[in-house]
Amino acid sequence: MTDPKIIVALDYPDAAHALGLARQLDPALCRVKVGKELFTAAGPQLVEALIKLGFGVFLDLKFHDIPNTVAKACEAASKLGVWMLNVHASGGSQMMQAAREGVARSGHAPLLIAVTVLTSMNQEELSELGVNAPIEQHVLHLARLSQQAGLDGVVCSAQEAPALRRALGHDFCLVTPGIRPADAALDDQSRVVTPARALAMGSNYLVMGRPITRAADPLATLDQIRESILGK
Ligand SMILES: O=C(O)c1cc(=O)[nH]c(=O)n1[C@@H]1O[C@H](COP(=O)(O)O)[C@@H](O)[C@H]1O
Repeated sequence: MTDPKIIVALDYPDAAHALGLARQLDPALCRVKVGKELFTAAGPQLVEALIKLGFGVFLDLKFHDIPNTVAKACEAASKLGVWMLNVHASGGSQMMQAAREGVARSGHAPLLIAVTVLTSMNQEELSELGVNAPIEQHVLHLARLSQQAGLDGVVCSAQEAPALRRALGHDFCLVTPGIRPADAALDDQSRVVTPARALAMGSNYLVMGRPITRAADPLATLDQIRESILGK
């Protein structure tokens, strides 16, 4: 069975746009991510349609609420048959343990991961929240909490991947957005790494949206990125 490393973020306003790209992609070569914009507009039916096309779907709703609410949201999300879903680690251990229990109750077994520090944030923005530790240290702290709560992995920047790999071992899944080919625009991302470098640094999966979806030829761009990581 193939384990595609690239997760294409379908950050589109509606199902037509999302399915327009998805139908051109090969589910054996990439996975897809449904985030807040698309899910709010197109809902569970779109997730089901993508699964029917054969895609592993990362449902990126970043749940962050009281434990009971998050548990039920995770149970409902798991029942859709997604491959991966996420919560915010800053919701705390109790919330993450409740999320784990919610997934277990669903009868499905998606990967459950936690967002540490958003890849759009820099040191200054983290300090603004009252967190004065260096970003990498705080990411590691939240990742440890996530692992102790029984989660399968975390979302982080590939910049932090080597430290997390060393501390948390090889079975802990590191999912890294903020991936940018060397010549690509950063957009609102701060902690960025190129695709090949991210895998070399220990990332398991690369989340990529705009460098692919906004390219003049998304399929050719995805092919180029896949070539750049071949053998990595
Ligand atoms: O959980 C995520 O997927 C996520 C976490 C994070 O820290 N940073 C981050 O960019 N993301 C998501 O990853 C995608 C990145 O998109 P691009 O910046 O367009 O490649 C978006 O859909 C974000 O919502």
